[in-house]
Amino acid sequence: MEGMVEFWSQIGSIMATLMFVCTFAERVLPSRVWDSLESYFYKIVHSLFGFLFTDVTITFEEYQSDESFHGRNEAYTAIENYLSIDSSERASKLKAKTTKGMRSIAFSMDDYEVITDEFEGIKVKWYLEKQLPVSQSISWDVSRDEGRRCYKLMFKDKYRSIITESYIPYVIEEGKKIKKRNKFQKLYTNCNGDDRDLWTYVTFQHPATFDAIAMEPNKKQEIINDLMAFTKSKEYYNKIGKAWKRGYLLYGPPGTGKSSVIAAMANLLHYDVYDLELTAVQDNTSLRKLLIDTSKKSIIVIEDIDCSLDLTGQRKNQSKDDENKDSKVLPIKEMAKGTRDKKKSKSKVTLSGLLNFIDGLWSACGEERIILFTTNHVDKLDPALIRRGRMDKHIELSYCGFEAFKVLAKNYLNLESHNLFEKIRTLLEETRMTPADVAENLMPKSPGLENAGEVGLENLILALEKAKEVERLKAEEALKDDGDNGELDEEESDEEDDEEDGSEGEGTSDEDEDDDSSDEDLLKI
Ligand SMILES: Nc1ncnc2c1ncn2[C@@H]1O[C@H](COP(=O)(O)OP(=O)(O)OP(=O)(O)O)[C@@H](O)[C@H]1O
Repeated sequence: MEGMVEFWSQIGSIMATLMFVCTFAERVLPSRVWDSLESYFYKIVHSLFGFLFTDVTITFEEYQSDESFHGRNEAYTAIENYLSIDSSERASKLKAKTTKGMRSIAFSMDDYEVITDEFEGIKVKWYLEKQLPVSQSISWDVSRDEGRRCYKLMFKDKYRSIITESYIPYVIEEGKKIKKRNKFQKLYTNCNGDDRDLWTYVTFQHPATFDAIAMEPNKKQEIINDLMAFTKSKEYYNKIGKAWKRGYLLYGPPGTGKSSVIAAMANLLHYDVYDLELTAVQDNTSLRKLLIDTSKKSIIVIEDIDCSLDLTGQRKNQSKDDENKDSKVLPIKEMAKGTRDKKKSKSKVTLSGLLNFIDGLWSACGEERIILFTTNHVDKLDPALIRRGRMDKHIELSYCGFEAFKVLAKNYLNLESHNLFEKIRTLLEETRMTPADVAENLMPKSPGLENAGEVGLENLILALEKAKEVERLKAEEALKDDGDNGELDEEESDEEDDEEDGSEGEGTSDEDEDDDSSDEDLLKI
């Protein structure tokens, strides 16, 4: 008994001496010298007294280098994330870093710090060790290598199986979830050909979610289900021997929510977005390089695809002789949108280059990617570009229906029902207004208005009635024009029929083919 008491008092005095030396050294030595020595003190304490707390130690190195993998150890990263939770309360020495585009500060345990964790009533300890490179272990050089780290998990031998079989997988899984939550999404755009980098990015901070998208609820759910099924289909794609990617075509008039749906998709899946400006791509080789440089879990978007490639009527206008040639080499058309460069693009990207981009050999280099086109004129696109297998899901975004209006009324006015709803339902059936215009009319014009809901609905009714009247006048004018031209049309009709027989025939068959294929997946929203 006496021997035991003496043993513990010896340990106590050694620990006290070491603590005193540590504190003294930290105060008197220049900080960079102390930085170099600190790891040795902790190593000594750990190897001398680690046995007091634990029987088993498992080490997770920061970097792994063997024949199967070379790089940062994913388990280490997951543990780092897992331990960052509540670390500000559990550890006394902390590191701080910014997350989510500088929106918050995240804390994690500092080097040589110990954190206690509990799992099913079992206590374990995590220790973060920094291993200095041998050649620079004690150095006066400020620019010395930072060194590598490892986490050491310490626990009693009797819990070995529960720790290895349940606790460690749990920590890794939780760590991955935390990483996913903390990862800030990026919005990339391709750089000019002269730049060294292929893509440049900003933090993606679009607030759109599917809850706020105005569309028919079943259709919305169908898109969400499709996206979620895609993210879980790695094995399925492997089994059928196809690259793990999916193509979406979003089409409809301006202001029906195509861009909002893209943002909602990215937010739902936590994917990065690559906004590919096709006119800035020099040629097919550059296009391929851009593709290879995208990361997995991303959405590659080509907006207004009909304005990027000259697909307009290429099949209708060209002669049979040059049809094949032209469908392979298509010049980039000058941009239609005001925000874009009005000059003719010098890009030499061709339709075949674009088709290869979507599903050629190189497109299989990454995984879990969505390729998405938007257009206001689906009829102008070459059927080859949007056929099933390339664009798997065709989604039409259209004028605002009553179901879509209800989503907007809930979002903008916090109204789920109102006696003006029925009148709005009738007007929406009688006229065409985009969700963007409906939203604009609903939006309260001055903040804090008491009866903002009712005012918003009345505004919308006025706007719908006006739109209905404009449509009526236009229809009347069109009828009048038809009447005036009726005689002339009759004279010319035989001539036109002859011309159309030659060139329109194929266009019609393409359209038929498109119609057939669209039955299952075409969503009219
Ligand atoms: N379906 C919708 N649901 C919710 N909001 C919508 C919807 N459609 C349009 N909006 C609103 O209108 C604005 C413009 O919509 P958006 O840019 O998504 O349309 P778009 O179809 O991409 O238009 P464009 O073809 O001109 O690019 C959005 O900021 C959004 O507030």
